Amino acid sequence: MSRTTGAEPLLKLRDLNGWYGESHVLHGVSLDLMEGETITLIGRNGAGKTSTLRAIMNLLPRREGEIRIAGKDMSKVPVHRTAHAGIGYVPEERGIFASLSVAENLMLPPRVAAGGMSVEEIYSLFPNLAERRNSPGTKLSGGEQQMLAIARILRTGVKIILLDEPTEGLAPVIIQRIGDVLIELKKKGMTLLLVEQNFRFARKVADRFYLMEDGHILESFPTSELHAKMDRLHDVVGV
Ligand SMILES: Nc1ncnc2c1ncn2[C@@H]1O[C@H](COP(=O)(O)OP(=O)(O)OP(=O)(O)O)[C@@H](O)[C@H]1O
Repeated sequence: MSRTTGAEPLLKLRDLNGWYGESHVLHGVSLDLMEGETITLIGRNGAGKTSTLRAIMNLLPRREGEIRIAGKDMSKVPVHRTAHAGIGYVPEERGIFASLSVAENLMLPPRVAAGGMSVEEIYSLFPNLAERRNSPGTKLSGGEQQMLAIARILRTGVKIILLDEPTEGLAPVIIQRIGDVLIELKKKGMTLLLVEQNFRFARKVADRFYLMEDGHILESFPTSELHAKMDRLHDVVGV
């Protein structure tokens, strides 16, 4: 879905600042994520992409600035209430419980809103998780863990999913599968904020890109301009 001028963003950041102790790492991040849209944050290591996701989730030790979901102020919402506000987070480390089975991991997060997918819908989107429903987390491949980390959030009924480098360390065939799943989720109306260094993957799912450097946004552009921007991206992102 493309951006509609004048509509209220589903997720809106204005002048977001963030700190780890004395270290000031986010310097006024502003972005808009429209309902049904997918945006990708790109930038070199240390640019502040993960910290932006963590700030949205209230996982930074200190943050300031405006964070709104569907117009609602998130600045006082603690991390355990973020799902109720409509947002879920798939961190880079995935957070799968090793001693629990696929099915148990899937059932862990509570359903917080109507409209979440049923377990059967989730298994039809991820047939390999259905096959492995009784396997413990320890027995899953990296790709299966990534799929489970995404699948687990789909039950909750959140409207926005933040995904930190979902393709990192995975084989091309698995990356393709994850891309197909994200496109399927977009068709269902899900709103996605991705951090991703893999342009080839990101261009398939993203509607727009935000380029980050030193804790702030340099520019935003639609995916149709990605090709023309490649030289600049090589300079800024270093890939
Ligand atoms: N737990 C932490 N404590 C202190 N500083 C941190 C911590 N995590 C990240 N930083 C610092 O915050 C800055 C932004 O890091 P961040 O991880 O957000 O960048 P990134 O763009 O996601 O990069 P990467 O791809 O390496 O994760 C960096 O200077 C980093 O060293």
